[in-house]
Amino acid sequence: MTLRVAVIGARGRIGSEAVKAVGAAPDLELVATLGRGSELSELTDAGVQVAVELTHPDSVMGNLDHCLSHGIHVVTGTTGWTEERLATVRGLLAAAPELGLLIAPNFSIGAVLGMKFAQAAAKYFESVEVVELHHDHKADAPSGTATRTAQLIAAARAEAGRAPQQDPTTHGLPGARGADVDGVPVHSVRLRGLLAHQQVMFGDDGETLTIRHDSLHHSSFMPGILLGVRKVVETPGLTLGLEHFLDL
Ligand SMILES: NC(=O)C1=CN([C@@H]2O[C@H](COP(=O)(O)OP(=O)(O)OC[C@H]3O[C@@H](n4cnc5c(N)ncnc54)[C@H](OP(=O)(O)O)[C@@H]3O)[C@@H](O)[C@H]2O)C=CC1
Ligand SMILES: O=C(O)C1=N[C@H](C(=O)O)C[C@H](O)C1
Repeated sequence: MTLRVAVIGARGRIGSEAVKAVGAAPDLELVATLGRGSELSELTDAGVQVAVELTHPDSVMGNLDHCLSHGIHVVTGTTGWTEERLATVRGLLAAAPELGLLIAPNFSIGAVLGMKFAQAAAKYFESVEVVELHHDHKADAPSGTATRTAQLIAAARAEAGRAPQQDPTTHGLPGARGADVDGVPVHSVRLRGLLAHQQVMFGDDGETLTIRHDSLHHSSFMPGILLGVRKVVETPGLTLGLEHFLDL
């Protein structure tokens, strides 16, 4: 039986690619495409089972609220997640325990592997810095991927009993050392011509290790989105990160 799928944010950079990918998948049926100004009631009218939500940090919470209170599973890649927002969606899911919600900071398999490799390397190096580079229309900084990567690195360091990194800076301009995400400096570059790139740089006595990933086209996110749609319907509750649906 095919799954009835909608894309919310269907005219956007990633949303328009998702429309093509869902439309081409033999086991999925694209039954609704919503853009800004669309009525969310279109979802229930079309009998949507899974919504792929790819909009904006200002829009995602309203869309999730609607979907989860109308019996619709959700796969979202929209950024801007905070602990407070996660608590809100956990509350929505508590009222609909049969539904699944996948929040994926990055749908690209390579990016997910890069995060895993960084997590594994974290306990072995004294210094670590994350540099994320994106196109010049991105609304959020640091990126969702970089934020999650830094959180995973910080947790791995703490688990290994590593002390927080010391920043030697005593002179300079505010912001020069990037954003502090759980003690990991994260630097955000915005440049026309780029799409989505990240490098995690580790350093210790006499050596460095750089883990770099590049998304060169939005097609890089599609296998992850399709996997998410297929898996979310059989995975009730909140899944944070595509890695939980991969055999890693
Ligand atoms: N997890 C991942 O792997 C990836 C995540 N992303 C994230 O996805 C999000 C979208 O990125 P991107 O496609 O580049 O952004 P775009 O601005 O290109 O697309 C977003 C689209 O959503 C529309 N939109 C905004 N609010 C609503 C709403 N309430 N209902 C329906 N449509 C709405 C926008 O309309 P309008 O233009 O009129 O505002 C726009 O067409 C971002 O948060 C980005 O970081 C992106 C790539 C990969
Ligand atoms: O806005 C983007 O383009 C992307 N957003 C996600 C993020 O913030 O990490 C995923 C990917 O980097 C592309």
